[in-house]
Amino acid sequence: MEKTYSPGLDGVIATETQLSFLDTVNSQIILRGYDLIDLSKENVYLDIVHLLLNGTLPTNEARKALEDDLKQKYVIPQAIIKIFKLLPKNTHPMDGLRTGISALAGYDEHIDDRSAERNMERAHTLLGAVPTIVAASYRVLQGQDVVQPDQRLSYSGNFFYMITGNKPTPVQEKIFDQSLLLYSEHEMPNSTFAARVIASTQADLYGALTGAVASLKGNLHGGANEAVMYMLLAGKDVTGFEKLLYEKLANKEKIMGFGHRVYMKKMDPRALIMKEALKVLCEEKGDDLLYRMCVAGEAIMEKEKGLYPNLDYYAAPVYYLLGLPIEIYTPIFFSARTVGLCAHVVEQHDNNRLFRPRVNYVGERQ
Ligand SMILES: CC(=O)SCCNC(=O)CCNC(=O)[C@H](O)C(C)(C)COP(=O)(O)OP(=O)(O)OC[C@H]1O[C@@H](n2cnc3c(N)ncnc32)[C@H](O)[C@@H]1OP(=O)(O)O
Ligand SMILES: O=C([O-])CC(=O)C(=O)O
Repeated sequence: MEKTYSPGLDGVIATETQLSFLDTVNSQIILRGYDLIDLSKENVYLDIVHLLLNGTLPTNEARKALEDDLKQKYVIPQAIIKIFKLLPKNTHPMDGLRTGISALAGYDEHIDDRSAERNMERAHTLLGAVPTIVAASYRVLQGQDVVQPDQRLSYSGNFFYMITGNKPTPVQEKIFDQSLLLYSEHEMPNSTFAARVIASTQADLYGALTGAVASLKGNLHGGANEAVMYMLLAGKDVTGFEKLLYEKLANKEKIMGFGHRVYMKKMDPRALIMKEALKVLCEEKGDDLLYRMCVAGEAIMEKEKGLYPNLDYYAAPVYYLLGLPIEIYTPIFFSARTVGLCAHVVEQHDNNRLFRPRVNYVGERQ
C-alpha cells in the first residue's frame, strides 16, 4: 500500500475523539458539543473540568461538589517540596513541574490499574495537586516560602494566591479563571499527542503528563507565552516594539505568539477573548501601553506575513498585568491543560491501539 508522508504530521488524523474539535470555518472550539468561546463568556474553569471529565456541564451543586473534592487534594507530599529544594536554583519552573508530576506517581497505590474509574480518581488528584506543584516549585526555586493553599478561596483564586501570596481582586480572579478556561483543552496539540502516544503503551497518567510537560515547554508550543512577554518588554514602547518586530522579520526569525498549525491564516478565537481582557486590565490600571503595543504588533504581522495572534500573544500581557511572574506563564498553561490531557489519556486507555507509525527510509543501504 502507498504510504503518504506529511512533515510534522500536518493534516493527519491521529485519533477519533469525543472531547474536542477545532472548527476553523465557524471559528469555534467544540468541547463535547459546546463552543469553548461561548462558554468563556458565562462559565467558569471548573465547568469545563466537569464537562471534559463527566460529559456534561455541572449544576451548581455538582460544581460545588467538584470544587470541594479538589480542595481535599491541594496538599502535596512534603517529600516533593524537599525534592524542589534539592533542584539547582536555575531550574526552569517547567522542569520543576515536570519533576513534581513525575514524583506523584510513587504515591499512587493502584498505579498499575488503568481502569476509567482509577484514571478519573487520578485526574482529580492531579487537578488538585498541579496548581500547588506549579506554585510551590516556583517559589522554592526563587528561595521564597511556599504559600499554603487557602480552602476559603475558589479553585482559581487559590491558584493565584499560592503563586503570588496575594488574594486576587474579583476582576483579577475572573480574568485569571477565564484564561484557565481558554487554555483547558484544544484538540490535538503536540503535548496532547505526546500524552496519547505515551498512554498508548499502557503507561500511566503521570508518565503521560510528564511527557506532556516536556512538550509544552518548547516555544513553538506553550513556551511562547513567556517568550512573548520578554519580547514586549524588550520593545519597551510602541515604536520600539514595531522596530523589534521588523528586525526579527528581516532576520527571518519566528515571531512568538503568531501563527498556528490549525488557524495559521485566521485569528485564534481564544486570543480575541484575552485581547478584551487586556483592555479591561489596561483601563483599570489607567495605562494602555501594553494594549497599544500588542495592537501595533498585530497590524505589522497581518500586513507583512498575513499571520494572526494565537492565545499566547494576548495571554502573556494579561498575566503580566495580573502581576504573575513571567517564568510561570507556561506552567500556568499546563495547569489549565491538565484536565484536557487527563480526559485524552482516559479516552486513549479506554479505546487503545499502540501508536507506532513507519518511516520513509532515505538513508543508505549496503
Ligand atoms: C497556545 C499555543 O501553543 S499556540 C502556538 C504558540 N507558538 C508560537 O507562537 C510560536 C510562533 N509560531 C510558530 O512557530 C508557528 O506558527 C507554529 C509552530 C505555531 C505552527 O507551525 P507550522 O504549522 O509548522 O508552520 P511553519 O512553521 O511551517 O510556518 C509556515 C510559514 O509561516 C511562517 N511562520 C509561521 N509562524 C510564524 C511566525 N510566528 N513568525 C514568522 N513567520 C511565521 C513560517 O516561517 C513559514 O514560512 P515559509 O513557508 O515561508 O517558510
Ligand atoms: O493547538 C495547538 O497546536 C497549540 C495550542 O493552541 C494549544 O495547545 O492550545
